[in-house]
Amino acid sequence: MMNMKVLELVNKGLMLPLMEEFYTIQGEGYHKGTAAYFIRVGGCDVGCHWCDVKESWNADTHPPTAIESIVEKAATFSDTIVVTGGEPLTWDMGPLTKALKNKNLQTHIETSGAYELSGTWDWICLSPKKNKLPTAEVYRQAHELKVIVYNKHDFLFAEEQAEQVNKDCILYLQPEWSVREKIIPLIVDYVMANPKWKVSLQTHKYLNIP
Ligand SMILES: C[S@@+](CC[C@H](N)C(=O)[O-])C[C@H]1O[C@@H](n2cnc3c(N)ncnc32)[C@H](O)[C@@H]1O
Ligand SMILES: Nc1nc2[nH]cc(C(=O)O)c2c(=O)[nH]1
Ligand code: SF4
Ligand SMILES: [Mg+2]
Repeated sequence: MMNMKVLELVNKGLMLPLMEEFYTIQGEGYHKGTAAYFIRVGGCDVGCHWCDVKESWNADTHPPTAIESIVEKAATFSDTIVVTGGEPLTWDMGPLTKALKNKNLQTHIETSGAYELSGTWDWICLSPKKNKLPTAEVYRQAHELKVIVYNKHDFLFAEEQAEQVNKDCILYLQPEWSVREKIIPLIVDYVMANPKWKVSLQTHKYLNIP
């Protein structure tokens, strides 16, 4: 049981359940290939059956950590900070991103957009999920839309989601990892037939890096 003081700080976004932090190469989407420091915040109840970080879901298993110490450490590694999870928007991202911006760091988020958009972001990667759709605000703000393709129906879902985002949003289709061999040929054909879309791969998994 978390004590009341800690719970209050987590609720205000002044502490966050921290699963892991690591310096790596952004593997996916528009910024793939760019060195970045990742902050993985615990807690998600979106429940994607193919989620590749299910250990992140239960926030209680990740230690509440003061944002000052997270930011202090992050700043020593990189100018580009990717906040992911879990679902970062489970929490108030205002205090964390304010502290990152005070250090002149670039703030990127990986989000399903299922909860209210909080925080100040230089880059928003929106990866919508059927079981908990994004909010209207995050469709307006997203810089890239990254739809995970697990089966053929996901192409239809991707088109529906593309209708919702702003006109400058860059559109990506990313194969669900466990079915990549089957789905990559379908994505390749789809992108050639519908060139407003681009392919995104989880290149870090091919590179064997975190
Ligand atoms: C683990 S999620 C965490 C951030 C946020 N909850 C979200 O879903 O955007 C990070 C990214 O990995 C993608 N992802 C998760 N599991 C995947 C899988 N098995 N194959 C491909 N992409 C996956 C998500 O769609 C998201 O774009
Ligand atoms: N290298 C690397 N790139 C990533 N891009 C998005 C990731 C995520 O899990 O949010 C991720 C990740 O886990 N590792
Ligand atoms: S929203 Fe993100 S973290 Fe949550 S289950 Fe889906 S892929 Fe995993
Ligand atoms: Mg990942």
